[in-house]
Amino acid sequence: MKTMPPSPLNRIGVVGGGAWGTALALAALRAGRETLLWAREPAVVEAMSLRRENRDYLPGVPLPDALRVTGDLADLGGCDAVLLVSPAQHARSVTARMAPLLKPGAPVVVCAKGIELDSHALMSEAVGAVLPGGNPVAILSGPTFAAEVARGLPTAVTLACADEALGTALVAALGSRTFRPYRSDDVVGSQIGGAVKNVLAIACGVVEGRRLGDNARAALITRGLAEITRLALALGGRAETLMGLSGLGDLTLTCSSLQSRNMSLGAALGEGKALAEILAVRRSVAEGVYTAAAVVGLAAKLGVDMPICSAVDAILNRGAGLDETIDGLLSRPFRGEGV
Ligand SMILES: NC(=O)C1=CN([C@@H]2O[C@H](COP(=O)(O)OP(=O)(O)OC[C@H]3O[C@@H](n4cnc5c(N)ncnc54)[C@H](OP(=O)(O)O)[C@@H]3O)[C@@H](O)[C@H]2O)C=CC1
Ligand SMILES: O=C(CO)COP(=O)(O)O
Repeated sequence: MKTMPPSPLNRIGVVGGGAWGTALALAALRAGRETLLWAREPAVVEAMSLRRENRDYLPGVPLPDALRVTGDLADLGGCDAVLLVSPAQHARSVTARMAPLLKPGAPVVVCAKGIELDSHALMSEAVGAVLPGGNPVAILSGPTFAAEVARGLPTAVTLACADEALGTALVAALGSRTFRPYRSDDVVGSQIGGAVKNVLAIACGVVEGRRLGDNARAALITRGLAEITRLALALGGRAETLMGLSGLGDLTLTCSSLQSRNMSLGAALGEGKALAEILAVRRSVAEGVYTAAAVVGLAAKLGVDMPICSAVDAILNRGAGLDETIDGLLSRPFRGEGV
């Protein structure tokens, strides 16, 4: 294997011992970085440190001895950059706990995808609100199933950072032949695709479970992209970002594969299972369940029309029936195709 070049951001901390945190830790190791993975649950820390496998969230992937695992947030104090990979609804509280322990100036790269339910805050806002001013925030988002990244399969992501020099340093620190970050300065736009695609993937899963066909799925992806773009523009993001890896790329991936937890949850709903029944047998997070209500609240505040997301929220949170909700979408007035 080619030796990766040295980086001033050599010590990478990864916060979150789920599937994505573990896969990103492996990607950082492959990029040649010293990597420390923090997990919340002692049993997960122990399994990864001693048995060298994350059996709960990423089974079957051996963890090299070079990957250090800890349950102590204070260990992050030695890291030059931290990847925050806790689920979106916990990102703020985990950041608040680690904030006083971070090295001054160390960037926090948010890798969670979602919008806060209570505040309707984007992840950069939620995390930025509890970080000391000197610790900048960046975003890593894109079409990235954790299991594929963990196996070293080729993957590309958007890495967004307002500070160009820091963005370039993060790309150099995390990038490798098979994990290819593309730099952006659109911190807002790069978060919207990853958050909203999870809601749209639930809709596409319903289409799958209800056997409504591939045409319907393509229609949802395309009109879903229009919803994502409208929201991003209203928040100050750029349309071109939504045509990139964090937008169209992630939307296409997540809405086309039952590997997606969100799409498979939608498929189970479409087959007639109740949400509580589906969630009862899952340990892994399906962010769209929470983001649906958050995005509908945020869109209402901004006056942005998001009919597909509203339909998903109605099914998940407001007891709406599947068939009448689908009928409601199909009965909307015809309109022009533009965003
Ligand atoms: N999996 C994937 O392919 C990808 C995931 N993402 C995003 O990454 C984020 C994390 O997802 P992923 O790694 O898949 O998660 P998993 O479903 O694999 O694991 C859930 C994680 O959430 C943690 N958790 C549960 N409750 C809390 C809490 N109260 N406070 C802090 N942590 C908690 C769990 O820790 P514990 O075991 O200690 O409860 C566990 O680490 C999500 O936003 C997801 O959308 C992004 C790209 C790809
Ligand atoms: O974000 C992801 C792919 O980019 C993972 O999607 P799911 O959470 O739906 O599995």
